[in-house]
Amino acid sequence: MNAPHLILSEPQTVPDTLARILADKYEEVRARSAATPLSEIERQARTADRPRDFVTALCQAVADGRVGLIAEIKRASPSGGLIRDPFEPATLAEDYARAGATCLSVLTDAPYFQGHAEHLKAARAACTLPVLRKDFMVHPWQVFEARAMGADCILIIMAALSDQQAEELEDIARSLDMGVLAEVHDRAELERALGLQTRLIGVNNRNLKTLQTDLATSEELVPLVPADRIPIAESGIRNPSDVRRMADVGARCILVGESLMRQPDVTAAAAELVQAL
Ligand SMILES: O=P(O)(O)OC[C@@H](O)[C@@H](O)c1c[nH]c2ccccc12
Repeated sequence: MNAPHLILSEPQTVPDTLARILADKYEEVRARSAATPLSEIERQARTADRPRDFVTALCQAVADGRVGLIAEIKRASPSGGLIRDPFEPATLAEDYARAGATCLSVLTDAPYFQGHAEHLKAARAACTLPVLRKDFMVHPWQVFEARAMGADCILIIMAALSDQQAEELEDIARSLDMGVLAEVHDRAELERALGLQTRLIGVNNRNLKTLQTDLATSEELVPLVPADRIPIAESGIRNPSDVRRMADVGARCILVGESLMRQPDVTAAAAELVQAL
């Protein structure tokens, strides 16, 4: 007699991956901000060395007719497991810079991606490229922390935040002269992202519930991005033909991680993507 009730309640008791990650992230911020209060992390952010201009670097690539490659440094992921081992962020940053990447993205989330602030610091110190802190931002404290560790841009995942939260994080990033990449997965999130000031709109091809990638997501959403914004196709891009597929619908900027991290020669693999058009 209780069976229908059990079936109906099951989806609510099994949180999806994003919900699980965000719950853990709130805990992490609580613990870290207890050790370093907001006033102290803000002081560190405001005295860090000058940010590099992430947005201008991508605009310049687009204006020059180049591929704007945001090359990602990522050791592991929920969908891919351990992706690269041994893992040397500084060497990878040099390799990506040599290949002609426009910017870097470095995972700093530990529980799900085996990332670390030290990976970002080492990568940034090894090159002159602007660096995105790839993490799940849920609280202003993390934006200051991002700048304090050297990050030049933060990620704002629309699926993870209310409009008000997203605006608050963007305002803090702007006050620190950092860039903002607003990430969307569907039309509703795209509409909300366009309410932010940032020009950088990332269309994530990875479905956060199934963790599968499908480039059709960018094919649907990139054409809807207004001309005064810069669309960036994210996730699941594996080869030059994928790069051309994204450029065909209007995304000359791409964010690529796993397929590069799995190559022994990341310089050659990244150069191949940069030269795809
Ligand atoms: O490794 P891929 O499939 O090339 O994807 C890179 C990047 O888009 C992906 O790491 C990513 C996109 N949005 C995120 C949010 C959090 C963590 C990771 C991500």
